[in-house]
Amino acid sequence: MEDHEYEQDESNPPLLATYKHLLDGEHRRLPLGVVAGDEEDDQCDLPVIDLAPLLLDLESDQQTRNNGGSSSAACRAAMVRAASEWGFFQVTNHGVPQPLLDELHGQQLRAFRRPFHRKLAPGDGDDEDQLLLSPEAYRWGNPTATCLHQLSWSEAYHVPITTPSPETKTTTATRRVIHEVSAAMSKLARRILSVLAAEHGPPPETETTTCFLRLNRYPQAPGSGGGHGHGVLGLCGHTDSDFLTILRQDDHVGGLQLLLDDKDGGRRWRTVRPNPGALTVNVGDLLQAWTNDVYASVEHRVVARPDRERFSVAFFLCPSYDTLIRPPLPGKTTTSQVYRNFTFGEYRSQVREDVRLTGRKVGLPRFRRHVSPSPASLTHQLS
Ligand SMILES: O=C(O)CCC(=O)C(=O)O
Ligand SMILES: [Fe+2]
Repeated sequence: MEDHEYEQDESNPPLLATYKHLLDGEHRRLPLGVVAGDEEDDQCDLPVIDLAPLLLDLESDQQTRNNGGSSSAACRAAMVRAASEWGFFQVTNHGVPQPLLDELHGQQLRAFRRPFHRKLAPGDGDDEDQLLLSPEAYRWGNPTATCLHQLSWSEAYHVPITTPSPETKTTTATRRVIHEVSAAMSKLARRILSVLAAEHGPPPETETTTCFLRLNRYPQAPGSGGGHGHGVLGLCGHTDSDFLTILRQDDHVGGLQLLLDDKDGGRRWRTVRPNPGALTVNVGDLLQAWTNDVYASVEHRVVARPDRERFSVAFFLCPSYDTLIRPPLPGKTTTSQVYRNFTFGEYRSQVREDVRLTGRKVGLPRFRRHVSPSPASLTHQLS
């Protein structure tokens, strides 16, 4: 992509101007680009779990439940296995209607296609959507990036889903579709959480007041190569600070990478192959703590592609701020209590404080019993 093409599009945030010094300086020293893990043999397919038996089990009468019981048990077991072995998996027959997801995609396109200055300060014409897609909800880039690995070639709307349910008359299409997708993803996330937590005692409480939906866009980025060429980071490496995330990835444009163990005892970035129609589920920090590390909150990041822009939607399932994250006592599934008790509010504050002071999220290692975090355990910040 030519530099001027990016700048000519008035809807793009000024990422190129902001990061030019980093790109010019380091790109030359790293001729293959800055991101590894996008070669064909670095691609991976996540476990795919068909949720039909589970949803049937929850919604049907006793008779049907008896008939479908064993496939529902297999579905639960597959989720438990994937959450501990991968920390990520994909679900089909998930109950979030495809037409609704497609409609949200249309609204997302419309929101990101607005001129950049309107995203920062929407005018009268945008009144209707101000509540959800206001300048306070809008983020772009990472202004404090000092090297290419901290760069976020992306823009996003963080939409709290506490907004009252839309009243029929005044509701815009954007508001209605965001509300409906959030409600469907929230229901799905709670079901999955209850299955995963059941292994470890009573399930944690969740609240709608702290959950949010993030609409992401990764504009086409400078880089070399075509489809699998090297790009810059759209989102730097991070773990999610929630119980569970439901992610609607772009059906065709890949870019999500996971830091996974490899056969040689090291770790390397692997790119998740897109799976149209499936939703991606990942374990967040709170669920890892709740299960004494049985489930893994895996570090992930996004590569912005040189050949195409990419969109995604993430729903974050969180508890209320005063919810105590109280890992179960050692028992059936674990032998020692790994973390001290903490509230979600305390966790969020600590993450923000670490980011403010050091530019990086420490996350769970801060809450380990008797162990102080090592610099190697630091990850980049995202909420
Ligand atoms: O865009 C993606 O695939 C991942 C987004 C993500 O990790 C996040 O929003 O926390
Ligand atoms: Fe994430």
